[in-house]
Amino acid sequence: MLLENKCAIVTGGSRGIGAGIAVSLARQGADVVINYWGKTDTGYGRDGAAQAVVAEIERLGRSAIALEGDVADPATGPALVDAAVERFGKVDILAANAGICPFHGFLDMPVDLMRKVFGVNMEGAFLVSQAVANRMVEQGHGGAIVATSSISALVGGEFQSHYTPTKAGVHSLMQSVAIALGPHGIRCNSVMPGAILTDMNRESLSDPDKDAYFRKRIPLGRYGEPEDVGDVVAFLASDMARYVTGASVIVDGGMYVNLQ
Ligand SMILES: NC(=O)C1=CN([C@@H]2O[C@H](COP(=O)(O)OP(=O)(O)OC[C@H]3O[C@@H](n4cnc5c(N)ncnc54)[C@H](O)[C@@H]3O)[C@@H](O)[C@H]2O)C=CC1
Ligand SMILES: C[C@H](O)[C@@H]1OC(=O)[C@H](O)[C@@H]1O
Repeated sequence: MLLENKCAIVTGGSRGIGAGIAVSLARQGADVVINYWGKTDTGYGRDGAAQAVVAEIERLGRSAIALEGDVADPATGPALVDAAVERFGKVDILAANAGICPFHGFLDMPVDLMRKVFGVNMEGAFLVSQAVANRMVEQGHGGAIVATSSISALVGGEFQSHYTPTKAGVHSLMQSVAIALGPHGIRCNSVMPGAILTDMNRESLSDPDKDAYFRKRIPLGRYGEPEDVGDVVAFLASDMARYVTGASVIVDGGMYVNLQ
């Protein structure tokens, strides 16, 4: 196991990619604090699911707790750190994963929606990373932060003008904090998933034309599963990646490079 006796915080860990990350980390021996937000006004707020992830992790022989909190609220990062320290005594790993993507056109984008997406995806990743990093520095034994960016950091989307900049921003954030935190032995990287079938894109991918286009563009021939991303996060969080920081790993079955 790669992460025995480590404690991880996973934001947006109740469903989709975050749930896959939480389970992958637990499979490698980590105990997990699962953050989620059940009161979003963007249509993604069904979160009794966190308890199912806790139960799955317990079946794997590890411990987990779930804590509701909006990552865009500056109080959430410190609350997650406090919960981790109270229950597990420390924090070794942060998966800054929480994100939303309520598809919308650019020309009539409501300013509130744009600010909401920037707030959750960009400010949320910044604030939680900062809170966790301060605890890691205080602990004095290093750590690993892995943020969920996207191939959308590298390519655009007609209905994602409020979203793709946040995914580029999260990648850039990891590059800068890798420099700030390297001297403390804290490594910071991002993963860039492609099309992973989750609540975020289920409706959009139910369009037969888009579904056919996406499937054709993925050389490995299938949508990603949350644990396809989770296993890469586990690797980046582990000592197997001890000399990797400020980097990003594309996890997309080849979708991004397959232009023609
Ligand atoms: N699904 C995909 O194809 C891709 C997703 N991503 C990224 O992966 C991350 C997870 O996305 P999915 O699993 O697809 O989404 P999802 O909609 O399945 O799950 C979202 C998770 O984030 C939590 N959440 C939502 N708003 C929150 C807030 N304000 N504070 C704390 N938690 C909040 C929810 O409780 C849930 O656990 C996002 O950052 C997304 O940008 C990146 C590339 C591809
Ligand atoms: C929600 C989208 O289908 C998904 O999100 C991403 O970040 C990917 O690039 C896909 O566009």
